[in-house]
Amino acid sequence: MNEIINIQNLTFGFSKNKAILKDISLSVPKGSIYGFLGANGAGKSTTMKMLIGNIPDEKKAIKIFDKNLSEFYPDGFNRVGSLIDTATFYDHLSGWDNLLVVSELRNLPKTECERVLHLVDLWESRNMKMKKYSLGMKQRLAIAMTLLGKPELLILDEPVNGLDPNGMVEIRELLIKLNKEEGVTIFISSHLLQEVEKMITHLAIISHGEIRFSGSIKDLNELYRYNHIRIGINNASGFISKIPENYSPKIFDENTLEITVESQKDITNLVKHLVNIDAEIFEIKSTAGLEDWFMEITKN
Ligand SMILES: Nc1ncnc2c1ncn2[C@@H]1O[C@H](COP(=O)(O)OP(=O)(O)OP(=O)(O)O)[C@@H](O)[C@H]1O
Repeated sequence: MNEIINIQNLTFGFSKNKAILKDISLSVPKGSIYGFLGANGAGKSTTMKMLIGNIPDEKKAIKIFDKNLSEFYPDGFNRVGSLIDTATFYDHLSGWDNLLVVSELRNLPKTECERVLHLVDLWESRNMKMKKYSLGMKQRLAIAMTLLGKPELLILDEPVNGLDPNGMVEIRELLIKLNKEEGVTIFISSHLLQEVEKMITHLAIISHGEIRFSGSIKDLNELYRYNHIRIGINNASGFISKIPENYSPKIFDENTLEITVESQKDITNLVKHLVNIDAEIFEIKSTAGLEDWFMEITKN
């Protein structure tokens, strides 16, 4: 089985007349770090809550480990670790005691607490009271809790939200380590592409409850490998056939051509060529790069 999560045509609303998730489909491969990206209110937490069974998947649109959620849970809870909304701790207890409370509730041995504390690099600080933990340490402990019982899948809702740059790097390195060394598949949401793009292998972009892109990070980079340039030119359709194929020319509108280039030299050469064949160029502009494109399609 190569798919850990499979969602097919999921539509959901809290009330009958307002869909929050609109025909969502996505597939999370085994061993991936899958980014689920979108602005606030796009529908990320709702999807994640459905994945962990907090909101019922009445239409059976979701499969985890090849099973509908109604068959998968409750046994499946041992295979999934999740962190949705902020974790709450007993502030007057140590990190160790906080973990112990959870592991005892789940009938797990103390050795599990030791194992996860080492994994998140909090072993040395285990006896410190939670109130003295930094936000980054608290978040690492929250991830340690999700790791109790060795889950194969982690579902993390905005785990780096509110952390300073160092805290973000720590969480990123931790998640990469868990993925590479422990083989954990990770489904992680974020509202910022740059926050997660260094760790993810795959992603889906959700906007207003609709998936706007899904695929590997390689697919995304391929899509944006080249600079996209728009040329304002009178009678665009009359010139498209005269532009070399390597520019992948397309008609954007009656007086605009869209091309892709790899260097400035490509632009200079094309403009010379077009002027030589009597094209009337009135504008050249670069369209959005990856980050701008992401902002544009996810904005509210
Ligand atoms: N329990 C609820 N009842 C009614 N509407 C809700 C409920 N929970 C969320 N919503 C609405 O569903 C939409 C999607 O919210 P959701 O929390 O899934 O978005 P999100 O992408 O996770 O954003 P954020 O990062 O702000 O949490 C929003 O319009 C929100 O107001």
